[in-house]
Amino acid sequence: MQTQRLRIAIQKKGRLSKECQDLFKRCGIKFNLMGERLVVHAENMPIDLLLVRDDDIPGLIMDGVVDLGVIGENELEEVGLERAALNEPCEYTKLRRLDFGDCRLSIAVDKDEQYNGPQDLHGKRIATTYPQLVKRYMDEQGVEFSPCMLNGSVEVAPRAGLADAICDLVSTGATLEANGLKEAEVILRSKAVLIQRTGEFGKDKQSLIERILTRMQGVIQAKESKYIMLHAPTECLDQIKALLPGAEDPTVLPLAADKSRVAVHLVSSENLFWETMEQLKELGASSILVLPIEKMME
Ligand SMILES: Nc1ncnc2c1ncn2[C@@H]1O[C@H](COP(=O)(O)OP(=O)(O)OP(=O)(O)O)[C@@H](O)[C@H]1O
Ligand SMILES: O=P(O)(O)OC[C@H]1O[C@H](OP(=O)(O)OP(=O)(O)O)[C@H](O)[C@@H]1O
Ligand SMILES: [Mg+2]
Repeated sequence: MQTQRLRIAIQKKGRLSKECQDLFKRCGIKFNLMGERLVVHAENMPIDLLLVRDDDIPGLIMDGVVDLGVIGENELEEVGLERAALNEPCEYTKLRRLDFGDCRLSIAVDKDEQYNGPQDLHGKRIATTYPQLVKRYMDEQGVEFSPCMLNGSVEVAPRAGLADAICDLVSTGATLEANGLKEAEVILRSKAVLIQRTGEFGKDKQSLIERILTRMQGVIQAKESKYIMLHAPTECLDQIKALLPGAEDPTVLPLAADKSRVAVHLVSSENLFWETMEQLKELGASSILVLPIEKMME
């Protein structure tokens, strides 16, 4: 029997855990993560957080054990392919992409090796934690290879003589460089996503999910937006508006003490770069303030 409380699985420890916790906290869900508990009850909403290894999250959703989960698309797609191959349940609904966990799954080879394309990988041993995704890519390319499954330290495999190439996650590229490797092919671009199990939800759970989604939209939109205020010479207003990202509809107010200038207020969907601020100043703008926005609801 499904519990009445909404169950959300998130990574216990790792690259996604802090951002996940921050996201749910900013959505107004109060919880105390002290200690080593696996299940944490929210204090102000009928929600339980399950803190697990990220590898387990897709399966928990696909088996209907939890209602929602946050997971990297790389892991989600790998588990989905693996389960499909075994004829196990592999359905889920992607509710939204999130604004963290950006990385790419790439094939990398020795930095001194010539690389001209996927055909150069023919017959090579490729070490990876993502055998299904590598196989899908290599099948698409029509290139044969032998997989070497490793759960960690994949980048060390070529030096250790375990493989000729690797396929692992890359963000800055520092780990590849430190191991004398170079990126050869990007096979997947990934972000963290919020997923939901398939099947029926009661009315209360469904409306709770919708509330969380609306709040999440507000939190993510607010993070990406800025409130911009400045004073501008009236005759340069059009030029100034043209420099401001998303300034179709700013509030323009007269200044009591100076009739030649106006105050301009707007919510921008992007940050304002220093270069743009310098250009605004050259046009005569002053008192330029860029403020973070905490929450938004349209
Ligand atoms: N360098 C990175 N930059 C950004 N995101 C990353 C990076 N590495 C991994 N990720 C994303 O974060 C997810 C979790 O990565 P992490 O390294 O914490 O996993 P893990 O070691 O498998 O953790 P667990 O112990 O939970 O199994 C990855 O599946 C990926 O989506
Ligand atoms: O391109 P970079 O910025 O160097 O990031 C890539 C590294 O980040 C991830 O590992 P992580 O640091 O999360 O450690 P883990 O694999 O031991 O969990 C990934 O598995 C790579 O090793
Ligand atoms: Mg893992």
